[in-house]
Amino acid sequence: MYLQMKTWSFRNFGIVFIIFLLLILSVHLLAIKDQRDKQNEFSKELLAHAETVSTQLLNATDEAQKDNINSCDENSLDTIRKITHKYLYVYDLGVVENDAIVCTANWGRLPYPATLPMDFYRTNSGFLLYSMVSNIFPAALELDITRKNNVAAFTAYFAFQTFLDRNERFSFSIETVTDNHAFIYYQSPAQSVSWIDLSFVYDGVNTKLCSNIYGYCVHTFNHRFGLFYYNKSFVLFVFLIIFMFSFIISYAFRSYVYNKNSMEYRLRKAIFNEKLYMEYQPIISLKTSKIVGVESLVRWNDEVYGRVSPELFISIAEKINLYKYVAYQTATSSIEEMASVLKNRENFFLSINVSTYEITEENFLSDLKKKVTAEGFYAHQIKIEITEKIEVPLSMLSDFSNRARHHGFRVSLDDFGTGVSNLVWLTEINFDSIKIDRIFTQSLNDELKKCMVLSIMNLVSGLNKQLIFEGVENVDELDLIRACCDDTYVQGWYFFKSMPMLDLIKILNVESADTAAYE
Ligand SMILES: Nc1nc2c(ncn2[C@@H]2O[C@@H]3COP(=O)(O)O[C@H]4[C@@H](O)[C@H](n5cnc6c(=O)[nH]c(N)nc65)O[C@@H]4COP(=O)(O)O[C@H]3[C@H]2O)c(=O)[nH]1
Repeated sequence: MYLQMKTWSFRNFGIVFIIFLLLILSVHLLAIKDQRDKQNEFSKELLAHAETVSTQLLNATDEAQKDNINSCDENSLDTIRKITHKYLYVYDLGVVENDAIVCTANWGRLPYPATLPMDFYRTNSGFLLYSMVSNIFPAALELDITRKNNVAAFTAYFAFQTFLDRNERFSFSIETVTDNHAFIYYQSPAQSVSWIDLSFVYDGVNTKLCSNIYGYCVHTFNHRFGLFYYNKSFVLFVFLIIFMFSFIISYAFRSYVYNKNSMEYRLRKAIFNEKLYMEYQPIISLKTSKIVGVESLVRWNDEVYGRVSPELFISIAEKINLYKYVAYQTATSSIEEMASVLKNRENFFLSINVSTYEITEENFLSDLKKKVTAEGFYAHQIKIEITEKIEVPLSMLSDFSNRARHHGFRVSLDDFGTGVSNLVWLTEINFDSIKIDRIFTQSLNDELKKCMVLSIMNLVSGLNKQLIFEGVENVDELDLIRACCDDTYVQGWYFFKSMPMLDLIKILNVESADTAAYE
């Protein structure tokens, strides 16, 4: 037992662990996807903005070129001031002489020519790009410069500020296509704090988006991808939630499997898929030794539970409120299956068992009558067996029995002697026959019980009711019944067990052939 529990919990823990891993992986992959989408979106925005800035710088230098600006006279300065004023992202325009800026629109003639650095990038269209140049103006400014011949345009220091101020958790840069010159580089502080290094597994979520107009691309770098993107306590919280989810999912999964194999679930399926079927147990007249009728008995053969006792599955069907389907399925199929036999033998009867539902459902008897009429045999050929074990008020039973007889059906009191009935039943309920329960049949050798049965028999024969002994299993029981009363009906494994309709028909045909030969 202990070992079983240990294996059980070990297996369950394994399931929880697998679900946990799968969930973590899914969340991780979703986070990666989300980060990639976000970085791509950011790149699009940044590239569009960079193109606007570049276009303004190029237009400004082009316009100055067209106006032949190559000296620092007042006219030239006025012209470049007007041009600078037009473009938001152009901080200043300067005149270059011998690789040094001599005057600018904002500052006029500089006190000394400011030499441009030797370190620049030359674009295919002949622009020279300088990064973060300081010491040009008599103020602490560090600006990018775009130069064409003798005109230099200064990028406004705030041109990319909104992007830098976002404090993205990934790094980004704007680099020339050949990747040897970076205009902007932002190193996210979040990227430099690494609580786990995964670079050996995966390079990271990196994106690259290039301009169709200019020779540069926007790059984003994210080495702390997926779940590692977020801070430790958040990730820990996510792990905890996922762990709880894994427990819930594994519990739900186990409940589902358990429910799927539960008898309730399987019975529900069997009822809706019409997997219940009927068998028939012959009832014999002791006087003629002939089969005078059959009792229909419902059967359920389940793949998991095997052949389940009708007493058990009927009580489950009642509990899960599906008995009404069983009631109609059993009545309908036994009537349909036995119709040919009943039509050919007017005195042959079919006993059907009923429970509380049939007794309390107003339309059951009229529906039954309609079915019998449609099949073309007589209502008196149907015997309704009311078990004594039923817990329905006597008045209701009596009313049901009266209505049944009014429709032409016969009524039998089943399992007599075992249930809740008392002798009042015998007078208050209108019935045609009494079935003595097998508890009495099988103990007729017990003097006391024999005495009781004899008394019942005397009582019942006085009431002019047909007696049926059920559960006759051997010849001794049969002899004892015969000795007490030979004008009675018997049913039991000594004669026949319940059987499918086709087997019953074969037996009835043999019996008819024997009778014909004897006559
Ligand atoms: N030991 C022994 N048993 C014998 C012998 N001869 C017959 N039996 C069994 O005794 C039961 C007789 O049916 P019941 O008393 O109406 O008792 C029935 C009846 O109350 C109920 N039942 C069966 N079919 C239906 C149905 O279609 N509708 C309803 N409402 N109840 C049904 O389930 C009960 C049990 O049915 P089964 O298991 O089929 O059990 C049947 C039958 O197989 C015998 O010689 N020895």
